[in-house]
Amino acid sequence: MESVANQRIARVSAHLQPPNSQMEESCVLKRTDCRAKGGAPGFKVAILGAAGGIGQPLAMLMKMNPLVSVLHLYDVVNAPGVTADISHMDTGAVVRGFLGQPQLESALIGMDLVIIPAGVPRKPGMTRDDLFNINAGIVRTLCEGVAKCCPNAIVNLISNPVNSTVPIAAEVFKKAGTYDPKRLLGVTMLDVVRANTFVAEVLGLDPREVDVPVVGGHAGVTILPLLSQAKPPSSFTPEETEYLTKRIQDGGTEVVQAKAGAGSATLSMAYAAVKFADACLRGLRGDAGVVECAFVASEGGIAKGEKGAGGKHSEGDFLHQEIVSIQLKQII
Ligand SMILES: NC(=O)c1ccc[n+]([C@@H]2O[C@H](COP(=O)([O-])OP(=O)(O)OC[C@H]3O[C@@H](n4cnc5c(N)ncnc54)[C@H](O)[C@@H]3O)[C@@H](O)[C@H]2O)c1
Ligand SMILES: O=C(O)C[C@H](O)C(=O)O
Repeated sequence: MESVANQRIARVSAHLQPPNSQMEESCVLKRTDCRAKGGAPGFKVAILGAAGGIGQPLAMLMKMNPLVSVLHLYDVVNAPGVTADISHMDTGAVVRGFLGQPQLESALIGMDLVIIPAGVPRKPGMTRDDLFNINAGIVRTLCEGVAKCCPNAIVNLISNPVNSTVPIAAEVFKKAGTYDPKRLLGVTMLDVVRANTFVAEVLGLDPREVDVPVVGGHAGVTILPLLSQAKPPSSFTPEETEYLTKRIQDGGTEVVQAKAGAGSATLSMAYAAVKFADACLRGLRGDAGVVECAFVASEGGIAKGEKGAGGKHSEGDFLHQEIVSIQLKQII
């Protein structure tokens, strides 16, 4: 009886104390002896920059996504801590952590979807372009790893400035001979999430009932909310249109200023990234009519749009011929 009780206590304390090799040895039941967890069918997802302000809540939410069977968390700092923490959640995905450049390839092999929020965020007074010098190099290195280890993975690129990091990633993939514009998606979902929220506020609707396409890029006036295409169909006064357009375009700066030097949007971004990643996984699964906005390469540099399985917008619908590179998406 006493030995059974001791075994139980040893098992409980193994969960409460941070793991180290000494503890593994002293445990009655070693972790390596445990039966494999998970095994449910699903997709393999890697988050690069998983210990950051976006990365941590993003990792938590992806661990809750039933479409994910394996979740790899990579960062140059604190990846083991975040991994240990997230791995205790009793959801299906198996979580593994990877720390530093020597483990990048192991983090990427076999992945279906790679989400990249690695890089520095801006502080008040900075533009997203001010992040270019640091983040361009980070994105280049990470995408070289993707090209080598999981060239068919869909890449969701969050690191700013998205208007520049997406073309950088495209060049890396072209050089490696793995470029597929359908698989390289700059994440602009936060602009859509903001547009839905602010439009719902103005119209007095539940934000969950609102869907506003936002095309263009992810900086200032390159962010183009298509209020005329909002669902449910709505009309706006010129004052409402001006207010909404500016608020959506300046949403990132609003958060940067409110955080007063402590970074930029992280929680709403993690929410938006998971909404977008989930759409990608549903697209990969073969679901019909998966349609979201993203910053992607487009032919001829003109806005085009598809409405999922439902039909096509004509280019003229958008009346934004100045747009350099855009937009919607059929993810598969
Ligand atoms: N696309 C969008 O809508 C959107 C929204 C918000 C933030 N962002 C951008 O996302 C990026 C991250 O923001 P954050 O608030 O999470 O920043 P953060 O500083 O909190 O986290 C960034 C993480 O990246 C890691 N990192 C740095 N270099 C790395 C490398 N070479 N490999 C792997 N990981 C590395 C850091 O260790 C850190 O954990 C910023 O560039 C920010 O501007 C984009
Ligand atoms: O504004 C930023 O710097 C972060 C992000 O691009 C955002 O839109 O919140």
